[in-house]
Order: sequence, then C-alpha cells, then structure tokens
Amino acid sequence: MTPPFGTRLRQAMDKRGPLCVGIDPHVALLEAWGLGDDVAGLERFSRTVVEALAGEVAVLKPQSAFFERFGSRGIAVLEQTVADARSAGALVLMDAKRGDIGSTMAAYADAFLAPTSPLFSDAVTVSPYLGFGSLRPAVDAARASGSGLFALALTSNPEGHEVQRAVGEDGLSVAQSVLRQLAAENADASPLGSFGAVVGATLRDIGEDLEINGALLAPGVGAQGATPADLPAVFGAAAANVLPSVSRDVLKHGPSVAALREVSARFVDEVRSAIG
Ligand SMILES: O=C(O)c1cc(=O)[nH]c(=O)n1[C@@H]1O[C@H](COP(=O)(O)O)[C@@H](O)[C@H]1O
Repeated sequence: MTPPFGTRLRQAMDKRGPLCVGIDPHVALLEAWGLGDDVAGLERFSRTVVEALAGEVAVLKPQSAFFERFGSRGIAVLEQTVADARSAGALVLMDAKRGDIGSTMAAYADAFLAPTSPLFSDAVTVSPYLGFGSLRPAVDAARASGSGLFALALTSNPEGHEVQRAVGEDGLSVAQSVLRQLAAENADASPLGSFGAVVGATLRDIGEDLEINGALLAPGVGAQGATPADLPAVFGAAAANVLPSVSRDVLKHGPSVAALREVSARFVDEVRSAIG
C-alpha cells in the first residue's frame, strides 16, 4: 500500500529540497527553446524538463492548460509526461484547478486520483469555490489512492482577494474557512496531511491562520515577483511546510538540461537558506 501523499511529500521535500517546478510550455518558451508551437514542440519541451528534473526536484507540476490547447494529442503528451516523471522519482502535482458540483467532482477525481486512470497523479489542484463540501468525492478518492489535493486558498494573482478575502456570516474570510476545513481533513496525519492549500508567495500581511498540518503550495516565486527571501515574512511559523513553486523562472534556462538542473538547485539552496 502506497504511503499517503503527505508522508511521501514530506520525505521528498526533506531529501530533495522544498521545491516544485512547473511544466508550463508557454508559446514564448517553446519559441525561445527553438521549438515549434505544435505537438512535437510540446513533447520535446516536456521530455526535456522531465529528463532534467524528475530525478532532482521533489515535485513537478504540469499545467494542464498548456497541454489541453493541443486537444487529444496534447493530452497524450500530458499522460506520458506524468508517467515518465513519476517513474523517474518525482511526485507529480497535476495543475488542473478542477471544481464542480459533487457528482461531477467524482468524475474529476476518477480522472486524476484513480490509479487506473491514464492521468493518475500524486496530487491535483482543486478549486473550493463551489463550496468546500463539493470537493468531498476528491477528498475520498485521494484517501483511497494515497494521493493528495491542493485547494486554492489565497491565490498569487491580484484579483483573488475579492473572493478569497470576502468575510462570511461567521466572521471568517472565505480563505480562512477553506484553510480550516483542510486542517480538519489533516487532523490525524503525521508527519504531514495530504490536503494542502495554495497560498501565493506574492502575498503580504496574511491575516489567516496557515497552520493546516498540510503543505502550502506557494506559486509566484520568480516571474510573478516573489523571491525565496520573501518566504519567512509571508508564511511566518508555517514556513516549514511551504512548497515554493517556480515555472517560467526555471524554464527560461532551457533547453539545456544542465542549466535547468543548475537553476533548480540554486532555488533549492535559496529556499533552504531562507526557511531552514
Ligand atoms: O495552482 C497553482 O499552481 C497556481 C496558483 C496560484 O495562485 N498562482 C499561480 O500562479 N499558479 C500556477 O503556478 C504557475 C506560475 O507560473 P510562473 O509565474 O511562471 O512561475 C502557473 O502554472 C499558474 O497557473
């Protein structure tokens, strides 16, 4: 039986360093790498990132949108990318940000969290904005298959606060309510629960309690302006569970495998010296 995702993530972060690298094949990056904006370019790009980093970093996060834009052949590349990255030793976090009514959520859970699915991943990003309870089928599927979820709590983009910082009748912000419900799912887990939150590294003055006994995925490092040195001020006491995520600021160093490894190792060093 596979250990729960939270256990595997803690081990990977301790061994390889707390870093998630996104596989985001933007058109501009395909071009900068000398590749076409086509399925062959997508495949070469993804293979190169996996070759360079799946044996090095704790987590690889393919961004589904960049694969979906090529239709079924793009999804086939995504399937291969997930399988190759997992067999080379990385945990794969599928960035799909799915969210829907519970009965449909069950089908998304089948797509990403059922071991028989061709897109089976170690974890998937989900949106709790149809109500946290609508994610129940995904929570149950993750528990059954030893996989995990990252629910959007405080996103890195400037527009997020209008929804996430809205205050409900109970006096809690929407984000705080999501964080509390994640903490409840992680209550008995050790060393780390499998139900993480997304909290942007770009944010300042977070009033919410981030102690959820789960990982905090922190996108926004690099291209969106945050740096590893910002992490202690953003996350405070919760910094030990932070998994910073970088896409463009690593990927722009390709297609050289050596350069991709070097910049990722540098980010790991910077994160470790910032948050210990
Ligand atoms: O869930 C995410 O990964 C995510 C959440 C969030 O709040 N902000 C955010 O930027 N992301 C994703 O993280 C990646 C950031 O990419 P870079 O800005 O190139 O490092 C993109 O794939 C985004 O979709």
